[in-house]
Amino acid sequence: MSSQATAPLTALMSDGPEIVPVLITGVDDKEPAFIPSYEHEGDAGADLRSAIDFDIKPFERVLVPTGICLAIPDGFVILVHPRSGLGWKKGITLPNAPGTIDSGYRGEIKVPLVNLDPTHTWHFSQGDRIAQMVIQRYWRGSFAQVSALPDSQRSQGGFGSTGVQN
Ligand SMILES: O=c1ccn([C@H]2C[C@H](O)[C@@H](COP(=O)(O)OP(=O)(O)OP(=O)(O)O)O2)c(=O)[nH]1
Ligand SMILES: [Mg+2]
Repeated sequence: MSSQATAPLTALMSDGPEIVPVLITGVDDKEPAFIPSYEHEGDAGADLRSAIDFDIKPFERVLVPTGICLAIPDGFVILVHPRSGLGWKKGITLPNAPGTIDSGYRGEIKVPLVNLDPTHTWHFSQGDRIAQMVIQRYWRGSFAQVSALPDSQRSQGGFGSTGVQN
């Protein structure tokens, strides 16, 4: 490859993602239903799979068990996001997106799904990929009450203060 062709890639060079140890069991310390994995190099999301067969009717919500329990180090959080294909093609998304999995949570990961398709009932089988999880570092706030907040250019403008759509 010419150095001209690799130049854009060089501009994207980094040390790559931080690799975080994640401990995994199944429910009640049984075998996990699956081991999460990344489909492609560069993917931030590892897919979560359903532990059950189920149908989800239009506008119905289903709390889907995954058959896995995880432990991550303190200072990290798992965020559960919808899969774009399910959202766009089937209207399947998460009513609580993104779901927050705290580092201290030892229960089974469950995924609330909602079917926003007005007419289709969708069927899912055990093992189907229903959502994806992203591991992130987080900060905690130290909340300090003050008499007034510092001035800013935006001030109290929001909710379309700069115009809507254009
Ligand atoms: O999509 C999700 C969201 C949360 N959880 C689990 C892990 C998380 O640590 C715990 C609590 O989540 P959250 O704080 O969002 O729920 P809550 O309604 O505030 O419940 P709680 O009172 O238990 O904090 O539930 C899931 O399994 N799936
Ligand atoms: Mg909570």
